[in-house]
Amino acid sequence: MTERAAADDHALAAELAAAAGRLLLGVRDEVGFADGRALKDTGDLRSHEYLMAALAERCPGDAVLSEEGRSSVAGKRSRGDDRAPTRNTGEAERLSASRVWIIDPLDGTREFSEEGRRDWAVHVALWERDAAGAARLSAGAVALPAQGLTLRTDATGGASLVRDDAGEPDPVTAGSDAARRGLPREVPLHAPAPDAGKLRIAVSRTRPPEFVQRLAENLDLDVELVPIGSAGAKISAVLLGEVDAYVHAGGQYEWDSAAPAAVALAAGAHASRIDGAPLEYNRKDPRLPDILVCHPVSASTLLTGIGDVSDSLPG
Ligand SMILES: Nc1ncnc2c1ncn2[C@@H]1O[C@H](COP(=O)(O)O)[C@@H](OP(=O)(O)O)[C@H]1O
Ligand SMILES: [Mg+2]
Repeated sequence: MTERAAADDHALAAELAAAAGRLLLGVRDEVGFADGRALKDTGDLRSHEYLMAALAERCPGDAVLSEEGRSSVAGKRSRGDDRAPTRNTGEAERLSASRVWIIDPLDGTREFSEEGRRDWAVHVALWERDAAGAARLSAGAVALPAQGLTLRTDATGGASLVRDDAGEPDPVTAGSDAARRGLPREVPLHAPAPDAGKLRIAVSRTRPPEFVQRLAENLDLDVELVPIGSAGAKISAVLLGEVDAYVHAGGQYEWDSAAPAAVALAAGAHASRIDGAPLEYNRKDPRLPDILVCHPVSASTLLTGIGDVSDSLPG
């Protein structure tokens, strides 16, 4: 395998996530919103094929784990294309690899298919194991194509927010884009601390875990639950200060959280399982069913609060 500078990996993750995002904005224009299933499948598969081809060309020695490269999606087809999706690296090879790209070509597929929604994302993460066997997410990028933003890790060990000129106007909060237009193209990204006494918790729009309602009632804080689609969009909302935490349980996979967790950790946020254990990636079973992301100042309150309602956690 060729040795490549770590800086290249951060830049490549950001470049590929943003480029797949622009491709997805084009798919929305081309396919339209009348047939939601066709739009979802075409978006999932075109973004997957783009990322698989780009990674094969730019990093030929690396393994890839993509949501759309599992054998269970082999029958899915994109509009106007009868080819089966490119398969992921075989399991044995992936588990012994030292570099594995973990990608979600379209996170928040449902929201992608709903006109006017901007809470969907492209995730590109790199997992690496060093010579001593220590494993970690070493780079990651989350593109929010409809918001014209990419959140990414940097070679310095930090994270940054990159604004691009694509994107679609926000039909609800028209003001935020105008404010963003005044930003420089790239700014450092630091997870902001919550306001004292308050906590806005992002939850799934379509599958909010029941225990989060009990958690909200139990906390000695003014808690607001904010439904948002896509794990990447929710974690980005934490890092952008639009909410203060993301709590999820009941089901998810490595590709749903790898890239956003890489960016969150680099931006100084807390990101863990809901029992406080570290998030671990490139496992044999890619299920990673729960996650907590928040500013470190809120972590112990939330972990204790979740522990207190553990009798209502999903099995
Ligand atoms: N209970 C569950 N089981 C499996 N996957 C889940 C899940 N809840 C959420 N997810 C996945 O996590 C991502 C974010 O979900 P949500 O928008 O509901 O918060 C979605 O990814 P995809 O859109 O890539 O399928 C969704 O499929
Ligand atoms: Mg996903």
